[in-house]
Amino acid sequence: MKIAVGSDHRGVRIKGQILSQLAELGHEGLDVGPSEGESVDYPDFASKVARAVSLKDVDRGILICGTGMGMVITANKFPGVRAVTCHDDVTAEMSRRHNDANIMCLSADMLGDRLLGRIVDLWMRTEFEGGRHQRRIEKILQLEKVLGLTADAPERAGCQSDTDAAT
Ligand SMILES: O=C(CO)[C@H](O)[C@H](O)[C@H](O)COP(=O)(O)O
Repeated sequence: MKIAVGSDHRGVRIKGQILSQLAELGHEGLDVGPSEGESVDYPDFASKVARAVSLKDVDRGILICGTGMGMVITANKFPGVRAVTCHDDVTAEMSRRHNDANIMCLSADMLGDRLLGRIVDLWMRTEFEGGRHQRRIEKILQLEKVLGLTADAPERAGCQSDTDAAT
């Protein structure tokens, strides 16, 4: 799978670790930044990943910031995005099995490297169960339509995704 990975300044180190782990698992990771250095704003990088997922330029996204909270708030503004925060095996597995989550937001400040590795591995290999859960996701998608969160929303968000730059 092709996975867009982004962070803010607090998540840059973990982002590098996750990109390496994804490569070891046979996936294509797309680093949307930032590189090491000065403080940045998480909405800028959450938007890049969420836009790529919303437009189906990538299969999934992973976002890392201090708590993971700002990333998940921002990412869920985009149509078709089901962004979650995961902090253990259960949340990683169930977000895939029942919610078909397509963006995972992680805390750089509160999760150790070993747990992060386990969470990423589990999230990447857990399948969506479908069935009654698909019915519930269809209701979320219908809500997006009713609320006017249309497919062109990512363009209107005005953020340039790195996948655009890369293509
Ligand atoms: O956790 C975060 C948002 O949910 C981000 O990492 C924030 O930026 C966090 O508040 C850290 O901000 P700071 O500028 O590094 O103090």
